Amino acid sequence: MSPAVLHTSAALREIEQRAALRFGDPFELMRRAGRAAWQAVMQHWPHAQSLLVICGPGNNGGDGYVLATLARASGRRVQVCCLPDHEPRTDECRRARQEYVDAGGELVAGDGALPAADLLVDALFGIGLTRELQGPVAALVERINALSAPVLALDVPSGVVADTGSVGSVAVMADLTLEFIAAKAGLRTGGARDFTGGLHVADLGLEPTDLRSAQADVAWLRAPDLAHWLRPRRRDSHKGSNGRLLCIGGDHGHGGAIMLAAEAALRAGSGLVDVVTREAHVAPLLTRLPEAMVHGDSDGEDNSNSNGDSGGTASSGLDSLISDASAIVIGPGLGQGAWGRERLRAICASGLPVVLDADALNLIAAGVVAAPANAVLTPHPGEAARLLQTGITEVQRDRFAAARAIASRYQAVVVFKGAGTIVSEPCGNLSLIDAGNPGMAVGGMGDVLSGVIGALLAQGLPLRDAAVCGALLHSVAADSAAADGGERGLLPSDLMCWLRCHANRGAR
Ligand SMILES: NC(=O)C1=CN([C@@H]2O[C@H](COP(=O)(O)OP(=O)(O)OC[C@H]3O[C@@H](n4cnc5c(N)ncnc54)[C@H](O)[C@@H]3O)[C@@H](O)[C@H]2O)[C@@H](O)CC1
Ligand SMILES: [K+]
Repeated sequence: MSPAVLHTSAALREIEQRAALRFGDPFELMRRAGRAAWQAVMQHWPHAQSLLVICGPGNNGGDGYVLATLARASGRRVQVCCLPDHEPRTDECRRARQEYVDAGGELVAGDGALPAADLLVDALFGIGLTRELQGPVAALVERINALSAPVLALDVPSGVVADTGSVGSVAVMADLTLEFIAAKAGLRTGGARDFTGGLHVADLGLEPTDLRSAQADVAWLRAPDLAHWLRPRRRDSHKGSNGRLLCIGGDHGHGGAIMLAAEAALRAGSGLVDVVTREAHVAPLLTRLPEAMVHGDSDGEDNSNSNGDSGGTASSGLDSLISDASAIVIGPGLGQGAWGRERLRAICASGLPVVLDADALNLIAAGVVAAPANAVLTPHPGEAARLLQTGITEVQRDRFAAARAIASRYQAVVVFKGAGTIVSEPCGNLSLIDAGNPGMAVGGMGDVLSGVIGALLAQGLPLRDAAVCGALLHSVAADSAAADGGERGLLPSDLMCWLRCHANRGAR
């Protein structure tokens, strides 16, 4: 089965043009869009007796006029509101408005007070938005958002950039966004997530074969996709056949981070987990996680303690742990001091698949250590900005472009965390993780993610698959944990039992 994909505006325009040619009438798709919108109104707001439809000058506005005509014909009280300089600018929009007016439809000026209605329909701008909303348009959107009636956005909430999910000064806050033809990548990441409300797709009767385009699309990963990677274990498997992950981190004062990564790795199925950390963290780590093999480094020199038999970790001890490992996670609580730097250098020379997180990313961004081959980088927006020597606002403005730029610059698979996590391969192929919730915005959540991805690398998944599957597993586990007790106050530790549960979903 080919994976689901998310589309860009360029792809949608290509698809629309081909479909219009096939239908022999450029108005047919708009007619279908308006009809789909009316069906959505009847399905979601069956008791709405009055509608206020706010129409812009392009084809998004045209969709609004078609909907208004249908709602009127069904006996609803309908008013269409439009700004003075939003007279139709396309043939289709002109035709849709004419049909509405010919049927006796009422128009009200959009620069005055908005009339009350049971439902607002946002048909101002769709994929044709070219700039930030300003002046009278921005004021109109602010008045829409101030009303208490629910809002249905057609195709895109006006003010949100469909390709990037970025939001300018203001945008319509919708309760539901009805996307036409196919799902859009930008509506599922970054700022857009606060404006779309629920997302529904109306395919307008196009077949999957109509949805091909020459444009690159984005792989769309949702919970059921986990089964693709998380196959049942072999019946005769033993701990050695499920990988050995080496987790390195936890300089003074940051012992919890590597503890979370190690526990998550065991819950995500790594057969064995070694931890290299500071001596002071050995006892608490073993108390919480006796399954881990913990190797402690004492201050200032290379001596170490170990509950195993591998000796010190700064030189020969670390070499021996590396040679036993199938994959490595380095960074959680690593710090940027000599202890962390030395270990990062040793890891980068190993050639093993490695997850770099937190201070490992900061050290690479600062040029202290060169990024290794075979790496998965897991930056949050602050780390992404440092890796690109730019600001957080810039990387968040186009998260897809930022993920691609990091992957290309460091020749690594990148998991760009945040609402709507994005995975980019060095070649630029993108995936979007359509799961997760704001409860994940808490310290330690990224440490869990690095442990999960490390565990999947240790179990033999290639870099991109481990990154995508790991990010999805992490988010799906967080969704289960949030469903269990709410988002606020969710702790990374709460994910552990859900990681195990979902890591076995594919096996059922
Ligand atoms: N092309 C097609 O075949 C179809 C298009 N459909 C609809 O058409 C939409 C795209 O239509 P358009 O390409 O006409 O674009 P839009 O209707 O999204 O908006 C374009 C118009 O808005 C103006 N504009 C853009 N940004 C602005 C800003 N910040 N402030 C003020 N004015 C601004 C532009 O100058 C242009 O006149 C889709 O989102 C969808 O809703 C649907 O009817 C389905 C079929
Ligand atoms: K809209």
